[in-house]
Amino acid sequence: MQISKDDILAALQKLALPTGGNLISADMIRALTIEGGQVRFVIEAPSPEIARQMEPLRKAAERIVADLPGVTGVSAVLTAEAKAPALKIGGHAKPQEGVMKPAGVKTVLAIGSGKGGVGKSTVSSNLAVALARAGKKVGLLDADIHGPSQPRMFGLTARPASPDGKMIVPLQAHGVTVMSIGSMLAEEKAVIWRGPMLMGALQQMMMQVEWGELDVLIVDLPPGTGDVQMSLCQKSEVAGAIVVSTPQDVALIDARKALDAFATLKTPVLGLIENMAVFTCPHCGKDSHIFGHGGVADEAAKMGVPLLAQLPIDLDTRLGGDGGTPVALGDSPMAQAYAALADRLIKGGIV
Ligand SMILES: Nc1ncnc2c1ncn2[C@@H]1O[C@H](COP(=O)(O)OP(=O)(O)OP(=O)(O)O)[C@@H](O)[C@H]1O
Repeated sequence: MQISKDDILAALQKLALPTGGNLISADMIRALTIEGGQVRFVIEAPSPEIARQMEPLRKAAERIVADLPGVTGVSAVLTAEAKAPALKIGGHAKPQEGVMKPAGVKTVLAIGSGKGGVGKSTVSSNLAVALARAGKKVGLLDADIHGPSQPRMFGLTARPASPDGKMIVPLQAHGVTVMSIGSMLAEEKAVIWRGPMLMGALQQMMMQVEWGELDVLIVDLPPGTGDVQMSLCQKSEVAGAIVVSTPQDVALIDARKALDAFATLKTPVLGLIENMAVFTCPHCGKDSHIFGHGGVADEAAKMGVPLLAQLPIDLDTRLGGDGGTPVALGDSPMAQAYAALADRLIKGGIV
């Protein structure tokens, strides 16, 4: 007989905590997996001292699960939250009262793409910096949970603190308040979560973070049209989305899908950005259209949405991204292009 997660949780619910409640009501079970008859889970204690006192409870939890029919082996591991509550691994989204939008945030702006690697995170970081330079209070939420790149792009290596164990204090860099799951986990650690856990992480990064008063919260979405994009657009009040694409056909096909997804989710598309539009040889000055030419402009015209910017392939953009100093901090033509984009959003009353 195949054991179910519900059977296990029901059994664990019977184990009372000395402080009242039980392992389930206190939300202490993480990463519950069942493979054949082998059950594994983590009991997360609120502090290392409490974890030490909970050893008898861990053994009792193993015993009670081992007694269930269909269970051939059990491994329960005790961990303690460090100082921070962090984003509890394996946490699902909790029922959300009202809109998933932090109280002090005026505008939520989503940056999406169909295909990966087209420069969505680069655009998000530089637009955030450019808006901050224009005097706006800016937050950046890195919702690319499987491939977070904002800590690197902002040069952030610290882990956000949580003095009260409930709310996370986000990090600041280059005038922008930044929150990324990449700041909560080791850089090489893979996140292998699906739907409900991705939604839980998004909810926590939105609602369990002290964003403070912000004119705009930019959300750097994962590529594609998956759970995070859907969850954000359905549960948060997204003022608009910007879709980044290269002029390449394979990117454009996916960009079209992203546009279609935003339309289905009734999120207004503010416009398209063509990234890596052209490469100008620094030696001979000749332009090469490495990823094709004009495709994004044509697409924007076809869809009736503005083409917000055409950004060239630029070495300093790549170096700035890798080095934690976004190119928009400087005064190069690229920085000016981002300043112009920020200005356009401000003048358009979006931010
Ligand atoms: N205009 C540009 N010129 C040169 N390099 C760029 C440009 N835009 C982005 N890049 C570089 O391309 C790489 C991919 O960019 P980025 O991570 O922003 O893409 P993405 O669409 O967010 O990718 P992912 O789907 O993995 O999140 C990075 O190394 C970045 O520095």
